[in-house]
Amino acid sequence: IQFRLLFQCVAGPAHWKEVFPVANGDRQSPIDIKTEETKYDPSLRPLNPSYDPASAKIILNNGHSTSVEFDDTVNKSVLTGGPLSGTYRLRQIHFHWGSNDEAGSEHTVDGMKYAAELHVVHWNAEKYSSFVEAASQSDGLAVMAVFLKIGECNPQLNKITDRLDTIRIKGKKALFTNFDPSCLLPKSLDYWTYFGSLTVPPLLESVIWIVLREPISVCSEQLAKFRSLLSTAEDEVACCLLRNFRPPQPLRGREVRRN
Ligand SMILES: NS(=O)(=O)c1ccc2oc(NC(=O)c3ccccc3)nc2c1
Ligand SMILES: [Zn+2]
Repeated sequence: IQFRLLFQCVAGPAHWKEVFPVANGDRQSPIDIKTEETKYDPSLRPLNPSYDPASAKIILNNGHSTSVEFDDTVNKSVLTGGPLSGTYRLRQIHFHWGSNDEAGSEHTVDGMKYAAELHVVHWNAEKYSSFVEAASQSDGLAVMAVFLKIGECNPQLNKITDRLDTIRIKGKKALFTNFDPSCLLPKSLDYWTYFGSLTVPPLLESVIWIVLREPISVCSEQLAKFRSLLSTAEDEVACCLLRNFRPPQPLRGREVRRN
């Protein structure tokens, strides 16, 4: 794991395939969503996120993003419906951003990049006994992606950005509870869905992606706080976590469905 983290720190996405050959696989993420080529699927159900704010535990700087980790030992915060069969348990949320407001999202829509992207990570607790086990199964994970569009400051996002100065250094964590991630979801839960992968090493092809079509807002000042996080630990030369998005990967004939 340490090698993975070291490798990640020094080598960008272009080099990942040297250590993780699955980077060249046929269900890699993110992708560019060509809206004209998405297929309406009447069998897709409405998304049903049901989160208990008491599940939130800590906020963390893991060196390649900031995440809020949830108690996933019971079915307290779950996602059902949409393209999913069964109950997927909430594990963590985290963000991807760029070094300027013109880029930062991982998924793109008809080539358009948003300023940032929120990922809400769940695992199939009906079939598997842990996140780590689920992460190696083709139907193991479900990640809901929400685009952050540059504009008005987002008061809900302040609950997270106001805490980032206490976890600036890689590895730092702080208590963070009484938080329901639904407050970061847009009004409409309409979505695109496709089969993909983790967008960070080990790039496992175990993710059912659910990309919400409506973005939420974020302002430059809030993004600047994400960029002030450090990707380095206490004893290292400080380097800012200016960008952490993987560019779109080949579709390899996959279908993108919409509800
Ligand atoms: N950008 S992504 O595709 O949503 C993505 C990418 C890489 C990820 O690694 C993890 N690991 C855990 O959460 C974890 C949970 C429990 C134990 C160990 C790790 N979540 C990820 C999400
Ligand atoms: Zn992510």
